[in-house]
Amino acid sequence: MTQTLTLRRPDDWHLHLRDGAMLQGVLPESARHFARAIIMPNLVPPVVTGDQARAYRDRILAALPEGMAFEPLMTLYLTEGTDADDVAAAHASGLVKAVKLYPAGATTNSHGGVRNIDAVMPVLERMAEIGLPLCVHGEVTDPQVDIFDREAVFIDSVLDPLRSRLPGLRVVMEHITTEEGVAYAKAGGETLGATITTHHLIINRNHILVGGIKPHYYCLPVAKREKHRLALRAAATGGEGRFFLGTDSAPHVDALKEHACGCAGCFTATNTMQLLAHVFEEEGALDRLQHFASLNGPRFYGLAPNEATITLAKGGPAQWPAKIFTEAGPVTVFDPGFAVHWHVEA
Ligand SMILES: NC(=O)N[C@@H](CC(=O)O)C(=O)O
Ligand SMILES: [Zn+2]
Ligand SMILES: [Zn+2]
Repeated sequence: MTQTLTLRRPDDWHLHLRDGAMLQGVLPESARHFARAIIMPNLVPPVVTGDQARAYRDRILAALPEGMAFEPLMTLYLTEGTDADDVAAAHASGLVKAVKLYPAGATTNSHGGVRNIDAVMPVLERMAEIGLPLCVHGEVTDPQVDIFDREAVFIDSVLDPLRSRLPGLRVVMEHITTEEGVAYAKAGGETLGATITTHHLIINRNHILVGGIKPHYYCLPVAKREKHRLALRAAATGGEGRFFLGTDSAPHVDALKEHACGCAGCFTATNTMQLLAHVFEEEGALDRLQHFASLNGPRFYGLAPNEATITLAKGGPAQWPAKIFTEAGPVTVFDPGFAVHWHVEA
């Protein structure tokens, strides 16, 4: 008898869709399984104003193939020049669901991000007043700090002081990668959430570095030691409402991944749900996949969960393309390195 699992349709609370030809190529991969996604604003140039977010939302909807339903939940890229009134208006109109803090230089297209938190305090205070969440790429950029320690140092030196200063601010710790991140999220109250990616449940730093350098496993924050992967698995599968799925599916064309200075990002939009079923089954937690992928995120963001469902079925080896071919170039789909037997039924 085939084993099946029906869930409310999942949402992706951290997604990079890019723009132009890449958007056109990757959007169907997300829309096939996900009803909604929080859309990251790190385009070139970034999505800073409400008008830019509205125009980007229109481009996403225009790129959506006929017959597919998908709701982009827009974000604004926080800069030291961001206008609090513009943010509040974009929120009040229902357009924008979060503001994204990139420490300047921390990750892909983050150079326009924040250098000095004091410079954005008026915007953050306004967000706390109106209940608009701040999504945080939580890594320090200090060259003195080892790349594997940058998340833990960020929590102590930036995030915790910020939350003490503004306890009313709703914060999402994006793509947490460490046991320190898990512990901090657990200790936070109702105003703190954390997203976990698919790939950080599967790879540790050995996958990137042992037996030759594997550029398609390189992302930011970089995967850490095995004990951290295990802590993330326990958090994702533990059923606690503060942890939810944010795939951080981050497409880059192969030419820029397989490069002397390769871009950061894993592309998991195509196979995330199959991989998550595998991971949750391994952890004996299939009954909690719906919390992680479909219920906890909407609750944090104050939205209703989706009414539609998807069904996962276990059978022969799951198949997905090794690459998707966009007009911008080929993009490699994340390879977990093991066989997966879960499928998403049409
Ligand atoms: N996660 C990544 O490795 N890359 C993301 C940026 C980000 O989410 O930090 C990207 O935009 O490529
Ligand atoms: Zn990030
Ligand atoms: Zn991201």
